[in-house]
Amino acid sequence: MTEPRHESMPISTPAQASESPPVSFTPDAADKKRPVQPQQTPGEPPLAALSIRGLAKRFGEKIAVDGVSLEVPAGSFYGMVGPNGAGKTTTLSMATGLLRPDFGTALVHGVDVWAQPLAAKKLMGVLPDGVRLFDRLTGEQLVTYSGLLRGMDRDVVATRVSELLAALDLEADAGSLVVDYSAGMTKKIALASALIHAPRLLVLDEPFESVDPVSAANIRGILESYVASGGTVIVSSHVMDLVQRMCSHVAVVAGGRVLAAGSVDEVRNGSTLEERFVQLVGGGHRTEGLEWLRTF
Ligand SMILES: Nc1ncnc2c1ncn2[C@@H]1O[C@H](COP(=O)(O)OP(=O)(O)OP(=O)(O)O)[C@@H](O)[C@H]1O
Repeated sequence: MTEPRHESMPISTPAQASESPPVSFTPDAADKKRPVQPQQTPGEPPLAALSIRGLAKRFGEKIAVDGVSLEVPAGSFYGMVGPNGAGKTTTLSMATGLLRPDFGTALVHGVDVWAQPLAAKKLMGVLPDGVRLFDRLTGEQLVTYSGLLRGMDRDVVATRVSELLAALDLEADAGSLVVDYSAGMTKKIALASALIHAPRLLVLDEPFESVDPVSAANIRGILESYVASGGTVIVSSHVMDLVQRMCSHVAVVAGGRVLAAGSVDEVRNGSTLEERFVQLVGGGHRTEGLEWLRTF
């Protein structure tokens, strides 16, 4: 029997004291009163927003993640790219406390995700891939519930919910059940749930998948201003052009290992990211054996 892909819902972090009133999706507004702050010695380099050290996961005979280590600098827009089955979702699930690693650790702003899960999850907003939402709630109820679970003041939640629904073009469907949403609408409502508490770190697994171009541009705008305000975003994506344009840093993952990581310019090294990706990952066009497809 394969083990469940995730161990808990993404928004299960228990509530803490309510946030301060100013409505903002930037990370600093919600941070000021946070009791959990990373320990940093003066003079030392800033703590990474996410530090992944030797994460590994095996499913039966399959080694999905084979000792992945990554440093995601605070304030970066970090892309994770890799072919299908590379281990991106498994790595991000372990790094965000959704899937227990066999080996390795993950620290969010210096807080160990598995040793101090509540403290670490307060610092994060997560858009997981393939995790079921409470889809018998309406979109508005789901995002409200996410905010209240985090202990936020009801009025602050109400204001943020309406701003998020407007920003993500979901106002007209706010009263519809999430189970009736399209794939792209579901992605957007899950993103709103991840943003509601203005976390310091956003981990978004394929946030643009199924999302229409106008909504994708809106989401990009929200994320870019979030990063400009000091937040950190990690996105996994298959769209190299988007990652090259949007991200400051990138990691190329294949076969459960990191093949290259650093600033986008370092990794692409004069080529386009797509060309570099194909060089690193290998492959190419294989059409042998498909002759029958041209015989209709
Ligand atoms: N619960 C599970 N049980 C068994 N195998 C799993 C499970 N979850 C992932 N795997 C396997 O682990 C490997 C990595 O999967 P993962 O979903 O992390 O890849 P990915 O890089 O996110 O892929 P994609 O780009 O297609 O979403 C794959 O071979 C997958 O089949």
